Amino acid sequence: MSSVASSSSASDIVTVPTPRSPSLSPRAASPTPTTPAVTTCAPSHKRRSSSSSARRMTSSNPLSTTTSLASIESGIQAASLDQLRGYAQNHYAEVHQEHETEYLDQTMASGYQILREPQWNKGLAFTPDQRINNNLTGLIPHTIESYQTQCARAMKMIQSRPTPIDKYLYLSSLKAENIDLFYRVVMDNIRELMPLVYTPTIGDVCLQYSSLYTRPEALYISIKQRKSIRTMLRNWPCKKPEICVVTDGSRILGLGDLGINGVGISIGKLALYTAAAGIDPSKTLPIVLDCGTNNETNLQDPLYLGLRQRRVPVDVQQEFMDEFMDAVKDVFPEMLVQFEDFETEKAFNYLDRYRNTHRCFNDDVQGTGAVVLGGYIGAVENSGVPLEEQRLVFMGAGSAGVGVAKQLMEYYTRRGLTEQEARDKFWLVDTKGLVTHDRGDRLAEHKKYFARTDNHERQFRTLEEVIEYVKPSALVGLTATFGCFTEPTIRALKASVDAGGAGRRPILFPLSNPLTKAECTFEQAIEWTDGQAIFASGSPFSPITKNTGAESGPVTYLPNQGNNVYVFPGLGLGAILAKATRVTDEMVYTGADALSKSLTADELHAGLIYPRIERVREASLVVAREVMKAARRDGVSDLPEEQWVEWEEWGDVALMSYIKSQVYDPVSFADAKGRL
Ligand SMILES: NC(=O)C1=CN([C@@H]2O[C@H](COP(=O)(O)OP(=O)(O)OC[C@H]3O[C@@H](n4cnc5c(N)ncnc54)[C@H](O)[C@@H]3O)[C@@H](O)[C@H]2O)C=CC1
Ligand SMILES: CC(=O)C(=O)O
Ligand SMILES: [Mg+2]
Repeated sequence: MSSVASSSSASDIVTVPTPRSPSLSPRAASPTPTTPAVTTCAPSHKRRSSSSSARRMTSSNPLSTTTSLASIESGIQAASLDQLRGYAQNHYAEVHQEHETEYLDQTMASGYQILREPQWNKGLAFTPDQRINNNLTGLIPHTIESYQTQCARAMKMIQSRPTPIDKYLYLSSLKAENIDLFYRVVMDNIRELMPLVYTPTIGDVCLQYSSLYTRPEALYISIKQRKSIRTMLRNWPCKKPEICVVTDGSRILGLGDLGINGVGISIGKLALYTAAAGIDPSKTLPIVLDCGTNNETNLQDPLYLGLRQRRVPVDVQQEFMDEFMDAVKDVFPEMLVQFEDFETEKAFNYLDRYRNTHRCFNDDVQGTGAVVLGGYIGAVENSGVPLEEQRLVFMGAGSAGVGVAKQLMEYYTRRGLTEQEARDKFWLVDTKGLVTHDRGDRLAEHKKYFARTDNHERQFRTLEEVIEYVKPSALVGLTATFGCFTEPTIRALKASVDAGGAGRRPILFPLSNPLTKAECTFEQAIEWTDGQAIFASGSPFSPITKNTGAESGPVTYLPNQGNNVYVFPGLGLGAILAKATRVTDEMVYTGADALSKSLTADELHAGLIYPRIERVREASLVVAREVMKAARRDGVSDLPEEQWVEWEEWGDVALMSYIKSQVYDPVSFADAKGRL
């Protein structure tokens, strides 16, 4: 096939990357400007009119001129737009002719194309009219099914799969075939399915991503292509993505450096932006930046998809990140960027570096900080240990540990403590023991703020020693180390809380992901605290029912899931809907506060500190509403003044009703929102 460089109506154009060959798949043949190359970027439902997409699909242009022009434009600064358009038309005419015969075969089968487009496919929910008008008759079984029936089939298939990875793969192919059905199934069965599309299963998926790979689902940007970042962004079929989750794969959950395989976390988090906050899946963009990997298993794996080299030096990664962020600002100026699972120093550096110049936030530092604060507020109430008496030991002083400690500190200062008084409530422990200024090692920059100075030169090397010394009321784990909350440590925590008075309960948050990295299990927490622990873990545990010998019968203990999934979807949605030019600390703090207030009476009565996971979407919308208001307070909302004045007059009900009108909800396939 001809390449751009060899084609010649614009002979001066030599730097243009070769456009993709005109694949004859129905997807590539679709003429809509935003034709997706990947399932996560389907054209927006809301933008779709009731005019027949199928009819448009039979148009004779095999490629999206708009899309391709954009990618060409990105590579050529000097050429005029007219030159380019002329060039592109000639180029596509050539390509089209070359494949005309096959192409016509494809376009005759428009119904077939519809069934192959995940955002158009309605499975067996097409009405008789839709079947006739779009040449679908005979291509699917005659029966018409509601989405409930289709969901039931999907659930049956998922449940019949033997392993979580098999179940994940089924779900992943469902997403690639029928995106509405995928989200309907996930939303309606979130307790059962979130652990598959997110932690813990997504951890295993990331570990095996290169072996499991069947189709592209993200933007894969390698440092070797750093001069073409704009072109790659423009190659993404959605012209105005609203949210991107970007990782460099360097610290995926608690699993370490997974290189390009870490892209699974970007995909998983974005699935939750849709399921848990209703962000249109077509507006989400997963990205992995491939800077190499120090993971020997990956480097030795013949199937590994990333750069087969060790990570480039940190300063070079930083330059690459600068280039990426500049390109994002140019190509998608309104897109919110979520930094995910960057290793510690980069997590802090990138947040500091871009937070005042770009629309961005770091989920592990800020999202986790907010989610733990959201749960901690309720936990303190349930613990019987007054706020002023709380003393917190953090095992793990990395991006999440320090991010959480800072967010909790903010809570204390807002309640009248001085900065020093608030800071004094926290004792951080890392692999070397209690973090102190005089420990004798060179403390990483991010640890200095919480390093203790009041230890009178004593050093505490183990968690047991720290608990004995501090007598904490709360123990938070963010170490990525399975089992490091041992029986003696948990019993010592309980003893120190008991010593304060009867009826007091310890707060125990083993927050590391996935389950194989949890600092302790729920069963251990219950066992070693005689059922007293107020428990939240990063990945989900099941409730435990125990026969305690009480006359009232067996007791069921409910765990909480303290995972940033309760914050990032709402924070992102709020920032997007407010058109926030920055994500401010006030927005993050307000998100935490809103989360803490989003529990129902029933949830409070059950002793929970987070909403039940079935209500994560409701909670996210509340978080989004409050985040929007915080953006307005901070003066970073780009919405028209009159819009805010109206909402302020009508109150939260009006704002919530606006939010609900904006979110994606695959409610019904039967009428499919007039899509076909
Ligand atoms: N529940 C949630 O929503 C979230 C959970 N996490 C989890 O937190 C964990 C840590 O994440 P990051 O802070 O980003 O990692 P990080 O690498 O920045 O920090 C890990 C910290 O743990 C310390 N550590 C490791 N092993 C230890 C041990 N045996 N004893 C004492 N300290 C030890 C390290 O010295 C370091 O300070 C991961 O497993 C991650 O999945 C992270 C973000 C959100
Ligand atoms: C939940 C999350 O962001 C993490 O474990 O890194
Ligand atoms: Mg993370």
